[in-house]
Amino acid sequence: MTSHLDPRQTLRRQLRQTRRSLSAEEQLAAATQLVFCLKNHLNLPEVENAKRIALYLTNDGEISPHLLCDYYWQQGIQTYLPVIQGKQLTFARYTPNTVWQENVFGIKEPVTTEYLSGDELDVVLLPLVGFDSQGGRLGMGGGFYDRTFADKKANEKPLLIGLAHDCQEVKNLPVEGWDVPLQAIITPSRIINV
Ligand SMILES: Nc1nc2c(c(=O)[nH]1)N(C=O)[C@@H](CNc1ccc(C(=O)N[C@@H](CCC(=O)O)C(=O)O)cc1)CN2
Ligand SMILES: Nc1ncnc2c1ncn2[C@@H]1O[C@H](COP(=O)(O)OP(=O)(O)OP(=O)(O)O)[C@@H](O)[C@H]1O
Repeated sequence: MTSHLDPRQTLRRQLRQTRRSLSAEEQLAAATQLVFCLKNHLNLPEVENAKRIALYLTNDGEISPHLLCDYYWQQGIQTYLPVIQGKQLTFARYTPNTVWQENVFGIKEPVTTEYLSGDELDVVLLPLVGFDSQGGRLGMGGGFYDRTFADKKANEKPLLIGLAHDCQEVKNLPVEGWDVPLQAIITPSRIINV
């Protein structure tokens, strides 16, 4: 049961409000810095050798991976987006020719017949509401990413990397047993390797 006193709910509301209040200029600057950070400072072989990377379409003030996506396309890396299937996520290829449908939350998903499961991806860039420097992640509250990667071991693919604005950092996130930890977090100013 989630009551209005649940600290995760209170935090979620505050952090969502904060990220939504960023201006269009701030959002573009953040997305631009994110690419710079990733290109110049993220020295992870899993990312450098990746052939299939999942990202997301920005929603509710999330930091936008659209410039990262352009960069991956230039590099010939295949990009995927999450598709809600029951209570879990599957992943659909995203190209400039993608045809769209909306999920129950109004977020676009590719129309396709071919879906990949999480373990077929090399890297997943996760949206988040809040994070801490230990790899804790607070999401939108659906538990979708947690269920999808519940059985994944730390040394198995995909590598789970959270993308966030700096204002989404929390000192010690209240974590739950089912929370799947992030292995790195990238913000416009910083890379945290957990
Ligand atoms: N960009 C993006 N895509 C994503 C996620 C995400 O967090 N961000 N998800 C991560 O799991 C999944 C979707 N999870 C979501 C859960 C709740 C809401 C949401 O907006 N809830 C509204 C109520 C919307 C409605 O019911 O119409 C709200 O709580 O205000 C959105 C996405 C898959 N795709
Ligand atoms: N592996 C799992 N198996 C079953 N239920 C789960 C699992 N992981 C999470 N849940 C359920 O999902 C609900 C939401 O979890 P939580 O608040 O951690 O989501 P979130 O990480 O914020 O959301 P999301 O990943 O969709 O952004 C919880 O009620 C939890 O019981």
